[in-house]
Amino acid sequence: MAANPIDSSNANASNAANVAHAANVTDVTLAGQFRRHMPAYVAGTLVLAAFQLAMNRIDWLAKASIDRIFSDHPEDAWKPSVLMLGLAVFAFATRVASRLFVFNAGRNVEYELRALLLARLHRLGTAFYRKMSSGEIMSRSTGDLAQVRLLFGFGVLNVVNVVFAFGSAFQVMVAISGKLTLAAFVTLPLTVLMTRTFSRRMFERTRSTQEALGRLSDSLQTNLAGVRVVRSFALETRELHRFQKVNREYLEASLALARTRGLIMPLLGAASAAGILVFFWYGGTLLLRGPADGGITKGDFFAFQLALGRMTWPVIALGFSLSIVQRGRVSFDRLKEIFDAKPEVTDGPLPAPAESKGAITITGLGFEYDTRKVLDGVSFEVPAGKSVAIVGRTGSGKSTLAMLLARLLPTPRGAVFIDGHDVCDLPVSFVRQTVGYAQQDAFLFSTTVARNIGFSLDDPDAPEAMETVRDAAREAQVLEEALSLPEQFDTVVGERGVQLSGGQKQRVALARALSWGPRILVLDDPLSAVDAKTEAAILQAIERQAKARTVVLITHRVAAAARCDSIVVLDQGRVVERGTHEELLRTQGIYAAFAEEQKMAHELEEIELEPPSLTPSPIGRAEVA
Ligand SMILES: Nc1ncnc2c1ncn2[C@@H]1O[C@H](COP(=O)(O)OP(=O)(O)OP(=O)(O)O)[C@@H](O)[C@H]1O
Repeated sequence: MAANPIDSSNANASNAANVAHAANVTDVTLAGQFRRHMPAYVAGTLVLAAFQLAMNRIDWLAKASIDRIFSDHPEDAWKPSVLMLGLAVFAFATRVASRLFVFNAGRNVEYELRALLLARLHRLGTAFYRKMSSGEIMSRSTGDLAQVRLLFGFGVLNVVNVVFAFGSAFQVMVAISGKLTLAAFVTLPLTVLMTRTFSRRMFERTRSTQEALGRLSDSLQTNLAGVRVVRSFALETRELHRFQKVNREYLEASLALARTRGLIMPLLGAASAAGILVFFWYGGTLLLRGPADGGITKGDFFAFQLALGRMTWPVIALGFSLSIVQRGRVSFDRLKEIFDAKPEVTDGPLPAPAESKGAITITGLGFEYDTRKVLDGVSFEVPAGKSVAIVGRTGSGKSTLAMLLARLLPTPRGAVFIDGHDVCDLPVSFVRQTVGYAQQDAFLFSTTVARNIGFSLDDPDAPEAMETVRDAAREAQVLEEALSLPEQFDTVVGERGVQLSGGQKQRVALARALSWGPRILVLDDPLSAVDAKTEAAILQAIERQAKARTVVLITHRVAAAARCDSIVVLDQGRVVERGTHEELLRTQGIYAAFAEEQKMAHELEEIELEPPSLTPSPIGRAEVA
């Protein structure tokens, strides 16, 4: 079905406005959210007031009708009844309208907060993700957000309605008989006391339930992500036992919450029923006494009962609404932990330069994870358009260095410069657009091969983008394999690229980096899962890339490093050697030792690959065996 152009343009405009809001808002507060949707709340409040006013008039018209029936002119009783009918239609319309205004506001708050959450999650760095697991984040962005929606919709509507319902009903009741009103509300203090006590308990139990749900989601998410490992170690039963622990905690917390919630409604209902009982006893006495003797009319009795009945539900709903408000507040506090988390990496004061040449200068760069120093006094330069290989044993700090260059970690000030500008002084988006970092553990999105490769393109499905995608796939030596997939480039690779081999994933990720074409291309170990022939082809592609941009190649392979203009050797976070391949071989240091190790390993591989000769060698028969 074709999309309605008017609707889609409205939706696009609303999306764009929401994205802009999500990107710019700094302080997210409950009051701020109310202010943003004030027109809807004001409209909702006005129609709710109109609704309760109509109900108030209906009570009075009911009194007039009944009193006329028992008067000397019962034939006039139809007039107020007709008016009552008109007002009932009006009350119906205003009731529906009030719900539309307020519930829509609640939905809109949820819609905006969801975008805001993702915008915040994009900005936060490793320090935050170390503290909050993805299961916990998922639980907050679904369960807690739904509670916040209820607060901003159902909760607000009911709390406002209770106030108006009290006002509207009280006016009728007090006007008919102040004493009867007092009698009917004899249980009100008890109701207020119970509401206060229960709302405090609801708050605590809701928090425990939400926290238990977070732990449950986390455990489920970890099990899902590691399902292959669990299966391959045949540890399903043990994992189920572990899961049952958090499952049980959630059950207990939610049962405790349900018990409190289950108690609150009947208790409040009973208190209100006691009030009705008192009304029938004392109201009946006043009715029998009659107006001439300080009592009330039949119409008064009926109208009073209508007004009291209108308050029964709001009184009962008060407890329920307060619990929704409490739960919403707890959930909003949990979301605030994400909204208020400080990004480690923020924009610098300088505007984005018009263009970047891609020259890198690193001076005295040090970095620690918590208290563990992993880089210390690293200094080197890469002129624009040149290539550098970063070589070092595993854990020597190569990936950390690459991430600091792209400000994917909090880069210290005065240590990393692009074209002479400290990266900390530049806008983060400019640095990240300039430094294209293809990370070591190739992450693929659960979409098609084409969209994975063309991820950085505006519209990866456009025909002109397909050309770029194909070229990048060819350069990354993955074109043939992509074309042999069931739906070629349109094949969906599954979650995290589960349908591709490790080497294929790595090359799709490499193609993604190549199609991006940044001024500085940082490739983190792009050859770890490829065979020798593919490696040679990829290295040629990287050389072609290096003609147009600065390339930083992180690698363990001397053969790959040898093709770069210069080589930096890291050892335990320090630069221990620098120079060209030939220079480093001559120094007989770590790099030369690497080269020797790899040469020997290569020779051994070749010997193993050679088919054994059936004729005895001159050395002896032992070689054949
Ligand atoms: N997020 C992190 N939190 C704490 N320590 C970390 C973190 N990431 C890396 N490290 C530690 O920092 C050190 C350097 O890691 P890094 O990944 O930079 O090394 P590398 O040279 O790229 O290693 P490899 O060649 O194995 O990829 C290692 O000791 C590692 O354990």
